[in-house]
Amino acid sequence: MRKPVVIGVTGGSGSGKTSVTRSIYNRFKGHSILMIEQDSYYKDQSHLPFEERLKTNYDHPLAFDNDLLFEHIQSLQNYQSIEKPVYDYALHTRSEEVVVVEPRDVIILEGILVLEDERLRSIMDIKLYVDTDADIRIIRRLSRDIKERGRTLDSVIDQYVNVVRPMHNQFIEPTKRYADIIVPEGGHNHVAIDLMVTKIQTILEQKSIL
Ligand SMILES: Nc1ncnc2c1ncn2[C@@H]1O[C@H](COP(=O)(O)OP(=O)(O)O)[C@@H](O)[C@H]1O
Ligand SMILES: O=c1ccn([C@@H]2O[C@H](COP(=O)(O)O)[C@@H](O)[C@H]2O)c(=O)[nH]1
Repeated sequence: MRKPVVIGVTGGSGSGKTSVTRSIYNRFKGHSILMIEQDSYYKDQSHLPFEERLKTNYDHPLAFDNDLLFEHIQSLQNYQSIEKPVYDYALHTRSEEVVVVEPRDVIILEGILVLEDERLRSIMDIKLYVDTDADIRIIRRLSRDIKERGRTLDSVIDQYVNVVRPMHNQFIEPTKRYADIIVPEGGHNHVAIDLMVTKIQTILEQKSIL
């Protein structure tokens, strides 16, 4: 039976996961491919006052609704559409909107803790860890969070030192051992992207999809 290829892409915050995912996606443009970000599945916190939401640990596995994420990936694998939640980083909660995602032959699942969940790992055909040094990750994150996620310099530094760094060491870095491929430096590693594209094509051929 025809079944989509599922690729997991993980790595620390600012490692270049999204860039790698987009590079792979762009190489398959015009083909049947979609991206799912684990960040879309941060738990809804609309019942909490904004001040309380600031205290949430967003780098802990329990911050994510992986039950819903797993359910959605299974639906997509069965070629059923899903209603993907939309996350608002400035408000730290889900927005009221959802995005309807139609099934495709290649699913790229990207996020800081996608390899931490055993169920998610079990449905992946390829697992990739984007490995970038901590100093580069914090510089990228500073720039991105201030420009795109409505943060101040102090808040990014404070969150990094007190939460992001220790959680990275405790939960994200150890998932490297589950990866099939470790990609240094992220989105501009053209050799790694080419290898991934070739491998995905091979799997698609094996599954008689291409
Ligand atoms: N190889 C790279 N060289 C320079 N900047 C990069 C590289 N990869 C990603 N970036 C930039 O770093 C920031 C974080 O990258 P992103 O792909 O969003 O990381 P992640 O999804 O792992 O948090 C983005 O602004 C992106 O444009
Ligand atoms: O409300 C939130 C939700 C998440 N974060 C931070 O986002 C990163 C994960 O996103 P990347 O794109 O992988 O960087 C995670 O480290 C959380 O700390 C947040 O700050 N606020």
